[in-house]
Amino acid sequence: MRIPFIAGNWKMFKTKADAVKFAEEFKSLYKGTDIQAAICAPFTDLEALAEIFKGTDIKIGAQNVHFADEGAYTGEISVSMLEEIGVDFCIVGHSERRQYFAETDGTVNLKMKRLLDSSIRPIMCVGESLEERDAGKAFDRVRSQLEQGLADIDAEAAVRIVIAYEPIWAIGTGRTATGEQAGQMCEFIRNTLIDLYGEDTADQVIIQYGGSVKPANAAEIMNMAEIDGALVGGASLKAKDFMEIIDF
Ligand SMILES: O=C[C@H](O)COP(=O)(O)O
Repeated sequence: MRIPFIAGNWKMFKTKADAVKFAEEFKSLYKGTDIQAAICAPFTDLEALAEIFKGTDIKIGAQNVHFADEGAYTGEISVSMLEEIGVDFCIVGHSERRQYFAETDGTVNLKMKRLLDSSIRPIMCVGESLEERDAGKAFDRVRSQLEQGLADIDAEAAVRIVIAYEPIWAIGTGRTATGEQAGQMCEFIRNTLIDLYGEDTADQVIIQYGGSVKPANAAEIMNMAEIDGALVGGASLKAKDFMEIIDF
C-alpha cells in the first residue's frame, strides 16, 4: 500500500525568516491528511523547519547532498550533516542540478547509494527535454536515467526510493503535462522498475509527477493510476496554495 506523497521544492527561494513565516502558517492550516507532506528547503532553512514541524506529520527534505562521508569539498553538505538536523528526504538529480551544476547519472547513482545507507529517503528526479520528447526519445531517456541512477541498488533498498518524473519542458513554464502524458510516463517508470526489481518491489515505490502542479490541476494529476504524488515547485511557496494541492 503506497502512501501518497506531495513534496514542495522551494529551490533557491526563502530566507530563514521567510521559511519560519511559511512554516507557522502552513502548520496552522495543516490538519493531517492521508497524504504525506514534505518541504524540501534550502539548507539554511532546514533546522528552523525541523523545529517548527516537530511533533507534526510534516516532513522536511534537502535539495541536494554530497556522496562522500566527509572531505575537502568546499561548499558541500554531507548526509550525516542532514541526518543530524532530522532531514527525512533529499532530492537527487533534479534537472536544474543536471543542467547548471554538472550532475550526471553517475553522481546521481553515488548520491542514491549514500542516502540509502542512511535514514534519509532519496527523491530521484528523471525526465526528458522537449527536444527528446519531440524526437520520440522521452521513454528511452527516462529508462536510461533509471537504469544508471539505480545501478547496484538492490530491491531491499529500492523500496525506500521516491521517483519524481519531471519533464523539463513542464518545469516553471506553466505548461503542465496532461494527466494522460504524465500517467503514461509514470506507468512506464513502474514497468521499468518491475523489470529491474520485480513486481513486489516496484509496487512499493512512490512515483511523483512534477512540473507546473497547481491547485487547479492537482486532482487531474493525482487521480492517474500510477501517480502517487507530486513534487511542487512554484506553487509550494505559498502555504495556502500548497495546502490546497495537498487537499486536492
Ligand atoms: O521540483 C519541482 C519542479 O521542478 C517543478 O517546478 P514547478 O512546479 O515550479 O514547475
